[in-house]
Amino acid sequence: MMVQEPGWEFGLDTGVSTPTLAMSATGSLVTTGSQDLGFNVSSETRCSRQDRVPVSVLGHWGSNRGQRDEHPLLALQHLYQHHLVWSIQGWTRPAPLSFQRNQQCEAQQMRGTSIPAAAAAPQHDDGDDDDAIPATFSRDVPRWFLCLLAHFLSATNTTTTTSSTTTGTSSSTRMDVLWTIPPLLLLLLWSSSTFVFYFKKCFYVAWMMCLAVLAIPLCLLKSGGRDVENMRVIRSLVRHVKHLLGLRFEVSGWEHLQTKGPYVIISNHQSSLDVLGLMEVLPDRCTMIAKKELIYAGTVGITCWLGGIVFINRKKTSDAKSVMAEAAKTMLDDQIRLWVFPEGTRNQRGDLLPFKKGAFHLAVAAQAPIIPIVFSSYSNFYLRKEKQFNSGTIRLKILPKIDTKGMTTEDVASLLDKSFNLMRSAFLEVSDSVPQSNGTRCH
Ligand SMILES: CCCCCCCC/C=C\CCCCCCCC(=O)SCCNC(=O)CCNC(=O)[C@H](O)C(C)(C)COP(=O)(O)OP(=O)(O)OC[C@H]1O[C@@H](n2cnc3c(N)ncnc32)[C@H](O)[C@@H]1OP(=O)(O)O
Ligand SMILES: CCCCCCCCCCCCCCCC(=O)OC[C@@H](O)COP(=O)(O)O
Repeated sequence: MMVQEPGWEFGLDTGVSTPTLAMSATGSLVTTGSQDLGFNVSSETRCSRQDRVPVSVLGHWGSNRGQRDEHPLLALQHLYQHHLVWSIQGWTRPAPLSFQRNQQCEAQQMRGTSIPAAAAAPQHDDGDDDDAIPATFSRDVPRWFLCLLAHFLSATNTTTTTSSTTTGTSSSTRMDVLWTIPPLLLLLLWSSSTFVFYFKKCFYVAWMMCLAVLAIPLCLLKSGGRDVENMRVIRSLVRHVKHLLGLRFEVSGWEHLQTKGPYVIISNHQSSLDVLGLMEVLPDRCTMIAKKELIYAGTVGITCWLGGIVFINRKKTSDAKSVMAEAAKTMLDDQIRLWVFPEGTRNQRGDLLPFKKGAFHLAVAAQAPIIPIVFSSYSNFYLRKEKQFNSGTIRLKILPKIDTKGMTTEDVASLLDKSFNLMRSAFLEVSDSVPQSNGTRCH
């Protein structure tokens, strides 16, 4: 195996009589920070017992040194946990990961390339905090995890080879494979935060779709069709989902929702997870304004329609305006409250987007008060880019109502500004005080 660039070589010491160890890994890595560390790992090799399998880590981290929070070796640990493990085949026993500086790396360093001292010689930690290897780095992927993985892979191989010859053997090994899946799933959930991220997201969507299957007949039984009263059914069906995702809501300002009659609720919009917080505080006879694409979201779309959600075409302002003008009338005629996301789209940039005007036109047209609700930032438990979805707490702050009595279209701009400023300072306040993630182990 040729090591092509200055960088790192890490080895897997098998330590047992494993016939062959084949390994290949390719990938680039984005770690918990905001930047791609730019690691590329590429190796394909075969070796026998107690051999070290060299994997060259081609990196340009040296050139960006000082701009990053993470230690490059921590990034490698992430890589090992999340990607590399998958490409190991034919193992009978797991082996600890060990690091070794490669010759070229050393040569490069002699020539003066900036490679941190501790990174270049991890075995001799000099106690310097800046360059020291992070404590978590020493944690190996648990042996039993790798054993199970190896078992799973070998069972899969056996199934492939035996199925063509003996049907009996094949079905029993297939059972073997099936029995391996649940613990393997659990172990992956335990050991890989990226897996947890995708698993939770898929679970969320799938579970909501299933709940919607249940919601459709219940809504039809309750109201016989599209009606805002169906939101009660939807609310009670969605309430438990937060527990399944490990989320907790802390609501303050309940008293501000005790307003009688129609009003417009405005809130910030970070993700589809907002639905969980929304259902936490949703008052009676309240439905939402949503983009029209949501109606095509299968059973969820049908449920949204049954719940009386008002769909707008964001790309056609004139259409959206007339739908919202109609909604203002319905609000008064049917004593309905409407929830609008005035940012007009999802946003997880740690601040609010400038507000669209529709919600304020709506409130002025209906002469109904505005009740702002602020969701604290999700960034302490949910990071889309970094593939992190831990458990966490979300603060919901219900702000005092803003009256619109006597206002006209002329006042829309100042009403918008006032609401934006109030919500922005509340958002920064609740996001600051929100507890840090209490999530899974391996982050
Ligand atoms: C058990 C079951 C389980 C499963 C079931 C699950 C169920 C789940 C249940 C429930 C989930 C619900 C979750 C829903 C989540 C969905 C969230 C979304 O989809 S967010 C996207 C849609 N929301 C918006 O877009 C906001 C509203 N948008 C607006 O208000 C915009 O203003 C809009 C679209 C109307 C126009 O946007 P512009 O991009 O053109 O920009 P502008 O500056 O605001 O407006 C342009 C001009 O139009 C005027 N204008 C706007 N609205 C007006 C109006 N109503 N009347 C008069 N003029 C208006 C404005 O004054 C402006 O004109 P001048 O610049 O002032 O001259
Ligand atoms: C067959 C189609 C499959 C679609 C699966 C949808 C399942 C979704 C389950 C969660 C239900 C929650 C609905 C929340 C909707 C939502 O939050 O949509 C995001 C939009 O506001 C903003 O979208 P955008 O402006 O495009 O970022």
